This record gives sequence, structure tokens and C-alpha cells, in this order.
Amino acid sequence: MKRKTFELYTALMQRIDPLGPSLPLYDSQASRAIEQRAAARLPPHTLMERAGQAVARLARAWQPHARAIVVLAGSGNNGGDGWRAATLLQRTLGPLGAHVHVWSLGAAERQPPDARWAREAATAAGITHGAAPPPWPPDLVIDALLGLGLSRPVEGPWARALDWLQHCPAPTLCVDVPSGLDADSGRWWAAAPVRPRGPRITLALLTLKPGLFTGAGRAACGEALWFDDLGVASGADDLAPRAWTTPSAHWPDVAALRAAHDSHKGARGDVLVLGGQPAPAGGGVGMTGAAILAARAALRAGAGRVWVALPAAASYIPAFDAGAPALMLRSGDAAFADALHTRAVVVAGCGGGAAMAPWLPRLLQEAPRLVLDADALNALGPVAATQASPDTIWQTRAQRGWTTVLTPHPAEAARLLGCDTAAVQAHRLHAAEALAQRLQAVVALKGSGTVVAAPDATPYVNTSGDGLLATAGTGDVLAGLIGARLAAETDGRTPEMEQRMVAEAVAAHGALAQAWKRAWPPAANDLIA
Ligand SMILES: NC(=O)C1=CN([C@@H]2O[C@H](COP(=O)(O)OP(=O)(O)OC[C@H]3O[C@@H](n4cnc5c(N)ncnc54)[C@H](O)[C@@H]3O)[C@@H](O)[C@H]2O)[C@@H](O)CC1
Ligand SMILES: Nc1ncnc2c1ncn2[C@@H]1O[C@H](COP(=O)(O)OP(=O)(O)O)[C@@H](O)[C@H]1O
Repeated sequence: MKRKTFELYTALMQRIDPLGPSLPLYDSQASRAIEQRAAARLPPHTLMERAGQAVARLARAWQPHARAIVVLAGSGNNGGDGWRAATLLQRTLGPLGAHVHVWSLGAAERQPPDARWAREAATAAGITHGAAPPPWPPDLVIDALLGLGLSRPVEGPWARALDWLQHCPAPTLCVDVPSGLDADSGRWWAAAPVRPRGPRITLALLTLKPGLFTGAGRAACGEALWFDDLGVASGADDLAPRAWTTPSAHWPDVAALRAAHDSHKGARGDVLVLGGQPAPAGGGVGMTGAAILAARAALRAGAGRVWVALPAAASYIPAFDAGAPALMLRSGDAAFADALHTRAVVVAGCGGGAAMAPWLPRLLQEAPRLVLDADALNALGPVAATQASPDTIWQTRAQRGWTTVLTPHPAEAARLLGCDTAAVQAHRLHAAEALAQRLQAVVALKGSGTVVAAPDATPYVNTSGDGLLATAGTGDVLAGLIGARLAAETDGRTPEMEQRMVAEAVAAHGALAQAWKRAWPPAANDLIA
């Protein structure tokens, strides 16, 4: 298709840019409220007509040569969108020899009014339909089985339809939400993730939902997520978004650092990384590299001075890091003796192993700006068990206006919450919020669509990054970036600013993966080389 025609077809919609500006995300409850308010002021069926048009336009823009089209339509309004798109596609492509078949599931008599209207119009227009796929192989599939309305496991004929989708090699356009995915949480209700063999894109309608961005959402949506607000600017509504996507990664700002002619290294912020157990001969498990990665990342992101304090005797401290000689290496005892932890942003835990536990009480009581990662998180449980009132320390830190950031991956979050990893992944937004509230801290729950939560605040969901980050050490890099981001801000801080700074660092971390252009995947250190 010519570029101009593509642009014409997609003019009213937006391709979501993972590095783009912050956007509001609405859960299914708010989406329904927005829909009802809009429907009340528009002529009947307007939203479904617009939805059908949007789907048909994107289908033609994306697969202009498709002539054998199957629409899987469920019994709700998601199916209604599919029926409407089928009619519009048959109308425009029929004269060109195209054939559109609707594979319809669910009882027609239980359809909501809009969907019934769309189905009746389709059957009146002579669209072929049935409770099975057509005998011919499609060259385009439109998935309009289940959208917002899914809130229970997918079984029976619905599960069989998803299984068919799974094995279908044709390009698939998912309407609003990939069928089987929970729009609010990004978990699958289908028995297994639907990972089709063919290319796949998703067109969100009316609102962007959080489940499209976190957990299984990113992978489920396929190679591109499009959005059509159906002419209803949901942002103008007074309904609170469930979350925001992360702000674009405008940090680190090299131009601003250049322009600061009156700056000096002390003004750029200090970071102290505590972690990195030495090799077994030194009494550790050999994870010095993790602390080095965090420290190099902090340096790379513009921190003025970065120290690495290792839990080892002085004789086991390397003289310097040949890859980043600007790092200052010392023992943990030396760092504490200098009271460095009270002045610098402390990034604790990366590769710290069991050595973190003895340091942790002191850090919690004395370090005003603290990022807890990996083994520092693992040590929290045992340390809390020794305290008479474990929650007091978090409240005290918050009352003093001190900064606490936690960066758990889902298994670490599960340990802290006393549940299993699957439970965290099934409710990522809730899990991050629960931890943030309990520990009065900013929490970055890592994984696809990292959630950045803070007490009594709307969370961010990160849109940048991809599967290239699924390699050891990238979490250490993130911890270092967060440390540098916090250290760069020397003026007054509010809890909102802190949450936003962590979100910016998370977005910048993901952007590193997206900027990777070589044929071979990066190791964690390559991302900050
Ligand atoms: N609210 C909005 O944002 C708008 C909604 N529209 C479309 O309408 C959709 C929402 O419509 P609905 O609320 O009717 O919801 P859905 O069409 O997603 O699903 C509801 C239907 O599916 C059935 N169902 C749910 N879970 C099932 C399961 N596990 N197995 C079998 N059947 C199951 C329900 O019993 C019901 O019949 C959106 O996703 C979108 O496609 C658009 O038309 C316009 C605006
Ligand atoms: N599939 C993925 N998509 C996006 N980000 C990912 C993915 N896998 C991992 N990441 C990111 O990579 C980092 C991994 O951190 P972590 O699990 O702590 O690893 P490590 O401890 O080895 O450094 C996190 O920032 C996480 O969000």
C-alpha cells in the first residue's frame, strides 16, 4: 500500500510509541462509564459504527491485499465491533473479489442491543457466518471474541476458538483486547497464552487499558498497539485513570549537563553502591559484577561520583575497575566509617548475598536516600523478623521525608508479600501498590510493563523495553540508573517527584534495549557500554 493511503486509513488513530508521552490508562469499569456517558450524548450505535470503521480501516491499511477474511465474533459488544467491521469490509472489498466470513460464538439472543444491531445489519447484507471457521484458509483474521467483558476462565468452544487462533498462520488484528487477556491486569484467562504463529496487532478502542501494557499484555498485543478513541476524548472526563504510562525518557539530558557550565562533580550527585559479594575464597558467592554493573550504570547516567562498597576484607577489594576506572572501590566498613551512606544515594543489594542482612538495619536507620534491590530485598524479611515493630522503620523514614525505593522482580515481590509469583503476576498493579503502601516506599515491580507505584498515588506502567532485557544483570543496571536519577535532583523533593524520577529511570532503562541495533543480543554491560 502506498504510504499516503496508509496514512489516510489510519489518520484518526494513533500508533502507540513505547518511547512516547505519558498516556492515561482506564480499567474496564472506567471504560464502561466513559462509554455510557458518550453513548448517552450520541445517536444510537454511533460508537459501534465508529469502532467497526476503525477496525475495517486498520485491517485494510495493515493487510491491503487480504481477500479471505475471517472475523471471530463473540456474543458481547466486542463481537459487535467484529460484525460491524465484517459488513464494512465486505462492502468495500467484496467488489474486489474478497470474501468475509464471521465465525460466531455465543447465544445471539443474549447479545446487547448494539451488537445485535451490528449482527442483524451484517446478516441483512448477506455476510456468510456460522459456528465454525470457513473451509478456506484466511489471509486475515479479526479477533473480536472477547474484550473488556472477560472475567472468567475461557472454556469449551471459546477455548477451541482460541486454540484455532493459536495455530492460525494468518495475520491477526485483535479488537480492543486480545481475546483471553484480562484488560485490567494483563493476565491470561485462557488456559495457555495465545501466541499465534502469524503476525499480530491490536487496536484499542475508546480507552487504553492497563492490561495491554503489563504482564502478558505487551506480548499478547503483538508487534504494534494502535488506539482509536472513537472521537471521545476520555482525558476530558473527570474519571481518574487507573494508571499512566511512563513519561518519555528525556533523562539523562546530555544537553542540559553540557549547558551547566557552572557545574562540578559534587553537584551532579553521589551514588554509593553496596553489594557484590566477592568470590568464595573471600567468603562470598562471587557476585561482585552485579555491584559493578549498578555502579557503572550510575556513572554512565551522569552521577558526579560513584563508590562501590563490597562486603569483603580490604585484601579482597580489587584495586580498580578496568572498564570504569572512575569508580571508587572500597570495603563496606570503610564506606560506613566515612558515613558515605548518609550523604550519597545508596543503592543496596545488587549481588550482595547474605552479606546484606547485617548492613540493612543501619541503612534503614541512617541512609536518607535508599534504593533496595535484589539481596537487600531478600534480607528484609529476616531483618523485619528481628524487630519488635517492623513497620515502624518505614513510617519513620517517610515521616522524616526520606526516600525509599524498592525494585523487586515478581519473585522478590512475592516473597515480600507472602504470596506466590503467579499471584503477583495476576495482579501486578495491586501487588506494587500493596507493597508501596505497606513500606511507604516507591516500588518498581519489574518485568514486562514495570509498574512504578507510590503510597496513595496513581501508578505508572512502563512502555519501553523489550525481551532483550531478559538477561542477567539488567536489573542491576536499572538499580544504578535509579540511584543516579535520584542523586541528580539536589533540590527539594516531593513524593510525587520521587515516583516520577523512578518512572523516568525505568523508561530510560527500557529505551536502552530499544536502541540496540546489532545482530547479536546485548549482555547487561553492553547496554551501558
Ligand atoms: N466500553 C468500551 O470501551 C467500548 C466497547 N466497545 C466494544 O465492546 C467491548 C465490551 O463489550 P462487552 O461488555 O459486551 O464485553 P465482551 O464483548 O468482551 O464480552 C462479553 C460477552 O462475552 C461473554 N463472556 C465473558 N467471558 C467469557 C468466557 N470466559 N467464555 C465465554 N464467554 C464469555 C459474556 O457472557 C458476554 O456475553 C469492548 O471490548 C469493545 O470491543 C466498542 O464497541 C465501543 C466502546
Ligand atoms: N521480557 C521483558 N520485557 C521487558 N523488560 C524486561 C523483560 N525481562 C526483563 N526485563 C527487565 O530487565 C530487568 C531484569 O531485572 P532482574 O530480574 O532483577 O534481573 P537481574 O537481577 O539479573 O539483574 C528488569 O528491569 C525487568 O523489568
